[in-house]
Amino acid sequence: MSFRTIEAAKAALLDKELMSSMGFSIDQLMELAGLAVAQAVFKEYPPSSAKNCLILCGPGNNGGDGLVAARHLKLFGYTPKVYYPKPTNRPIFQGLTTQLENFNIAFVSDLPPELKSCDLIIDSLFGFSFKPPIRSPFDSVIAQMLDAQNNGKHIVAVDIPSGWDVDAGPVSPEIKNYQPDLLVSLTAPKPCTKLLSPHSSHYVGGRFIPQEFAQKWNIDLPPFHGVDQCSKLNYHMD
Ligand SMILES: NC(=O)C1=CN([C@@H]2O[C@H](COP(=O)(O)OP(=O)(O)OC[C@H]3O[C@@H](n4cnc5c(N)ncnc54)[C@H](O)[C@@H]3O)[C@@H](O)[C@H]2O)[C@H](O)CC1
Ligand SMILES: [K+]
Repeated sequence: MSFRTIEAAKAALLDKELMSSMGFSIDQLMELAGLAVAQAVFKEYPPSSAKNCLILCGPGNNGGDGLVAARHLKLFGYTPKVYYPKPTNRPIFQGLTTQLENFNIAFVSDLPPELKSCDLIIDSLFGFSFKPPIRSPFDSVIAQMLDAQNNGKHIVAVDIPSGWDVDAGPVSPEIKNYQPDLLVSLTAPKPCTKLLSPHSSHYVGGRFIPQEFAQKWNIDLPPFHGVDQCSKLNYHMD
C-alpha cells in the first residue's frame, strides 16, 4: 500500500487553512504536534532505555514543537534538557519557555558535553519552512548532532530531518548521509520521506483533522488506534 505525501508549499497552505477556516490556533496545533512527538518517542524509546533526552530547538514553529515535546517527555518520566540557541520573543514561545522552567527542565548552552551524556537527541531544528543552505549557528549544531549519531546516539526528527530539502530530501552535501532513527511527520509526510532509509522508523503525528479535510487536501490519515496521537507507518510513500 502507498501513502500520499504533501509538498512544502502545500503543507504551508494547509497549515494556514487549519488556522483560518478550520478555527484552530497555533498553540493548539503545536501542543498536539509536540504531544504526538513525545508519544512516538515513548513507543520507540521508553524511558527505561533512554531517560536523558536532549531536545535541539530551532527558531521557528518546529522548535516550538520541540519545546512542547520536552514538557510531555518530563511528564512521561524522562529527564529532558533543551538546547535553544535562538529563542524567539513571540508570546507563545515565551510561555512555553516559562512552562519548562517551572518543570525544572534545564536550558543548556554548551552542546558537546550534552550530546555526549544524553541517551537520545530530538531534532526539532527546522521543519517545512527550511530553505537550504544551512546558516550559522545551525550548520555547526547539525554537524555536531550527526557526529553524535555516528557515535551511537539515536536521533528523532520532528516533521523533517533538519537540513533536508522538504521536497527533494538530503541534497546538501553537509547532511547527505543524515538519516534519523525515527521521523515523526506532522499531519502528513512530506515528499522527502520517499528518501527515508528503510531502517528508520516513521510515524505520523498530529491527530487533529477530520476525514473530510484530509480528502479535500488529498492526504491520507493513518489508522490512529485508541487514544494514540501518532501512528506508525509501514507504507511506501507516494
Ligand atoms: N501542520 C502541522 O502539523 C503543524 C506543524 N507545525 C510545525 O511547524 C513547522 C513549520 O514551522 P515554521 O515556523 O513555518 O518553520 P520552521 O520551524 O521550519 O523554520 C523556520 C525558521 O527557520 C529559519 N530558517 C529557514 N531556513 C534556514 C536556514 N537555511 N538556515 C538557518 N535558519 C533557517 C527561518 O528564518 C525561521 O526562523 C512544521 O514543520 C511543524 O514542525 C506547527 O507546530 C503547527 C502544527
Ligand atoms: K526537524
